[in-house]
Amino acid sequence: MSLLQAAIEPLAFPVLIGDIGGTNVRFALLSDANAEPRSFPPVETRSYPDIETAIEENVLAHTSVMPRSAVIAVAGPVSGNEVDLTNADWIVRPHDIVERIGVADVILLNDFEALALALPELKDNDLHRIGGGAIETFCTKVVVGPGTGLGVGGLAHAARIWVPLPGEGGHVSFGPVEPDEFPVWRAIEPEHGRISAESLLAGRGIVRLYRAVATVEGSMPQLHSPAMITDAALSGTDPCAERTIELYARLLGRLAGDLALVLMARGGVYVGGGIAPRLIPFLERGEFRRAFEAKAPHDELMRGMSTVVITRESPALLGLAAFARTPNRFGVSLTGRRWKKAAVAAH
Ligand SMILES: Nc1ncnc2c1ncn2[C@@H]1O[C@H](COP(=O)(O)OP(=O)(O)OP(=O)(O)O)[C@@H](O)[C@H]1O
Repeated sequence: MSLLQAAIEPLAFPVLIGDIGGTNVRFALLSDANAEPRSFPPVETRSYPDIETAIEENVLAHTSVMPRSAVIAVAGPVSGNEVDLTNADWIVRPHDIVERIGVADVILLNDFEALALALPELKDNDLHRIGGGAIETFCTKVVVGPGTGLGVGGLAHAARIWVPLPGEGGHVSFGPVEPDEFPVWRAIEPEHGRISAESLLAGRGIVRLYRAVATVEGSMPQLHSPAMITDAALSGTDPCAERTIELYARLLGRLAGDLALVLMARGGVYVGGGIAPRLIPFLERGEFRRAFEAKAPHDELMRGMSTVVITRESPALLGLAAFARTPNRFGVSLTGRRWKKAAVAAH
């Protein structure tokens, strides 16, 4: 335990852990501190009116184990007693989880903070390395993950504990850099009046990028979903889709490099989320790593930093499980993010 922070009161087992994404929800149960989590199949967020119904139908209906605590990661900033998911219709209310699910203790974390907690747990066979560089033990790590949104998080090692650095880095402004990108940018439809990294690199961004590439090339966009575009690119059946995903890989590499520079990520840049594992053949073509390293005068520094794609299923649950088992191994502040039953009843 660190002397720098008050000890986190341990959670009572069984612990329900959950990763609530804009598209998918994943749950698991941790029966005690030494057990492997029991995972339940992922389900779609939009199929349920609220998180309590999703827990009842996908966890409680399939087990006699009654969770006593819950640690839930949500795609959005956690503040106050209501968390509005950035890319889904749910509003997560810890008071409702306590009342309907019957747990006495609820902790809410940001989803990329949970993913950051998982990074030291990931083994070689959970990762696919792109390019060279090294992962230095106990150095700062960065995670960036395109999915429904674009999550970003960091993990620093300080005072012998791992400290997650949550943020909303997916919303940074994103401009053209290389000559062929300027006409594409002029053809991109802005989102919320601007072009952010998320507006191009999240799932919906693939469609936005594809339309812009088609406009520049003077062709009619034929494909209308991220999966259609990546499938066509991977199978080589649509040249415009192929150029789009080639550009996508470059832009993702550039953002990953910028984030690595900001935090000096000698501990590695991890690419998570649902999209990157599908695009590994494109990430390996060279543009991803070239753009990652093109940070003159720091190209050499960049060549020394490692980029890896997380290929393990539901990695955020791994981070939540590690936190639930040994919360004091991590410097996670729970101020305003933990709800206890007694306090909820008095509310
Ligand atoms: N084959 C595919 N190629 C590219 N994108 C895809 C593919 N299949 C699904 N997607 C997109 O991936 C996104 C879902 O990503 P992910 O599985 O990481 O979901 P999530 O965890 O719910 O997202 P988040 O945590 O970002 O809210 C959606 O935008 C979807 O359109």
